[in-house]
Amino acid sequence: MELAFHGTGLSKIYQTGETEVHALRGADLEIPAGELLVLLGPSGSGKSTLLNIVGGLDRPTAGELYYGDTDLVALDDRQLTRFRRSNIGFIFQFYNLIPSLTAKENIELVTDIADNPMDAMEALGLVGLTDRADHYPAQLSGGEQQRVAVARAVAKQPGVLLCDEPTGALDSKTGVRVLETLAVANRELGTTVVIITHNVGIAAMADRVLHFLDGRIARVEVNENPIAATAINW
Ligand SMILES: Nc1ncnc2c1ncn2[C@@H]1O[C@H](COP(=O)(O)OP(=O)(O)OP(=O)(O)O)[C@@H](O)[C@H]1O
Repeated sequence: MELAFHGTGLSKIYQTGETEVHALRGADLEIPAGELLVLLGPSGSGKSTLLNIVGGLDRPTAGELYYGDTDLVALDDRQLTRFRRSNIGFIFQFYNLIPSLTAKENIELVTDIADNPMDAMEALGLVGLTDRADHYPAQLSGGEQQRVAVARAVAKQPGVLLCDEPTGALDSKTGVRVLETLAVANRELGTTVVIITHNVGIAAMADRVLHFLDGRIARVEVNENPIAATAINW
């Protein structure tokens, strides 16, 4: 099993004034390349903290973390930024599109500076929004805006897509369409996809489910028969 990420003993302590928050407490992590993973766990159990560290947005206080053979802890800030630009696509709960740019232009913002991008229209095709290329974010529904955000993340052809509550602001029907686009990226492009969610139902589409508790991954569940995103309801 080839691993995209491999971490051991990851801890993260946030220091705010006199208060220390232990967001991660020695988490061990394996993310197999090419899989679709779902991260579940109570609020505050460290899911977003771990996702941000894996994506090079933040650093662990202690522990080891590798992306393939690359020791992420050893990288300096510039190297970590380069790692993130080349390898990671992020999708957050809110879509972060630029209001004054069309859907296509929002994607081109990324593809213009990427090493090996796909065409912006091809990325829009992947999420089923070719006919909305010239629409501005305000002319799109929440679900459509999130699909543009997925197209933008996918267009630079990252090895990994990290998604923090990508359907958190969407109803079940629109959320499922967004999940389908993540499944397409995983299946057709071989992208490793990691999804944080509070919707337990979404776990059924994952190859693997990581259950967080108190800053650690308490349990890993391998799903032999993941279901299609279209079959999910919440
Ligand atoms: N920048 C920060 N400064 C201080 N404390 C933080 C910071 N980011 C997160 N924390 C704390 O770290 C702990 C873990 O937070 P984290 O966001 O990783 O949990 P989570 O499992 O993603 O929660 P949720 O499901 O609510 O998003 C929480 O107690 C949180 O308050």
